[in-house]
Amino acid sequence: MAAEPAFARRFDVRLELLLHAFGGGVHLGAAQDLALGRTNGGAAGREGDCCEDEGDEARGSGEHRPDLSRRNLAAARPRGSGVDRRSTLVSAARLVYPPVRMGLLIVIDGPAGAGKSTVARRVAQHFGLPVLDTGAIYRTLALAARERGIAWSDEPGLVALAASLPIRFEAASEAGGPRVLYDGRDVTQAIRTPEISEGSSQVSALPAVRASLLEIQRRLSRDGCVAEGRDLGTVVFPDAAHKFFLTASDAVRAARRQAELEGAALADVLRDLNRRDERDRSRATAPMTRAADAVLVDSSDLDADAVVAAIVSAVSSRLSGPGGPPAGRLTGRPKAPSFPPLA
Ligand SMILES: Nc1ncnc2c1ncn2[C@@H]1O[C@H](COP(=O)(O)OP(=O)(O)O)[C@@H](O)[C@H]1O
Ligand SMILES: Nc1ccn([C@@H]2O[C@H](COP(=O)(O)OP(=O)(O)O)[C@@H](O)[C@H]2O)c(=O)n1
Repeated sequence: MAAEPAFARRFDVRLELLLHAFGGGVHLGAAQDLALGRTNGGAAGREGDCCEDEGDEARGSGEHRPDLSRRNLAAARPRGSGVDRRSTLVSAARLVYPPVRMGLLIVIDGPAGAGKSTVARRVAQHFGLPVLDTGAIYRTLALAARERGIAWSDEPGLVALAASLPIRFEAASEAGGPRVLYDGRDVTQAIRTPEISEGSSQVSALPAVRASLLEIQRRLSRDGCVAEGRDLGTVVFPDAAHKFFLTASDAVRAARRQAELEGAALADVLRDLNRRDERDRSRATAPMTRAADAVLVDSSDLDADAVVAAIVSAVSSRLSGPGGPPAGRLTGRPKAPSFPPLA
């Protein structure tokens, strides 16, 4: 049974966004209805147990939190051919859980270079969901401020800018991520420079800036998506049923980022990354931290395929587990979110 883009909705917001899904796109704008172009994915079946609940001993927290360790992940790799596996799961999943109506929300937080964007796109593709790249919003705000001569420390100026930021995300090729348009201009590459990375971290540390961008993130995700960022599991979507905290060692993350930046010295990349992580972790408002109920995924020794398989498996297991999916997620509209105010 093919899923219909059942929820066309007009978002009357100034901040225009287009979420993307591979093979299609989610186009969202002030003057346009939401229309979902779903992928061929949409699987939500059980793929085998990969994930044990383990104490977070490494952090000494004493809390009982799930951890997708390398050992557990061995069992998470897909079995059989991708096509067979997918078609079986799609059939089963669509009978039980029509993907569009689920309002399935998967959040992935973690530090720079952990693999959030890469993994989010592929998990989204699997479930037929759009992706919400929250970091791109902060990055575009930083770029816009720079171009307009607004200091990255000018909180009122940044809030005013955020309120009328002409930003749009558009689906790009299947191989790449979404294109980011600022004032009609493609800034996809421009927002990924080290300078704008630093700026995004600075502007995102300001409480009023975060507050001004909070509601739009919730509205955009209301009908389901894979969202990636820093504070999604803790502040933006504390009620999300599927939370992951994706990380990797500093050295691994820096090496990954260096590979993306032509000619960058590893030491410089590592220094910038550490500085940004430290600011993201220590800011007073919505710091980057693992939610108590987020599954920890350490990708230091895992390739992206393994991480994707683990997350897909964990979500699928939860959806088809004894408790079933979370109430209010499977039929009709998702329950109205009730989120705490931004602290
Ligand atoms: N598990 C992984 N193993 C190896 N490389 C990865 C992995 N996940 C992502 N990458 C690569 O690392 C780089 C950074 O990944 P990205 O998804 O942009 O991270 P983030 O969004 O967390 O900053 C990309 O070039 C990506 O291809
Ligand atoms: N939900 C989010 C997402 C990003 N950010 C900020 O935006 C910056 C850029 O985010 P990003 O996800 O694009 O960064 P990378 O992980 O891609 O390097 C981060 O360093 C954070 O300071 C945030 O504060 N909260």
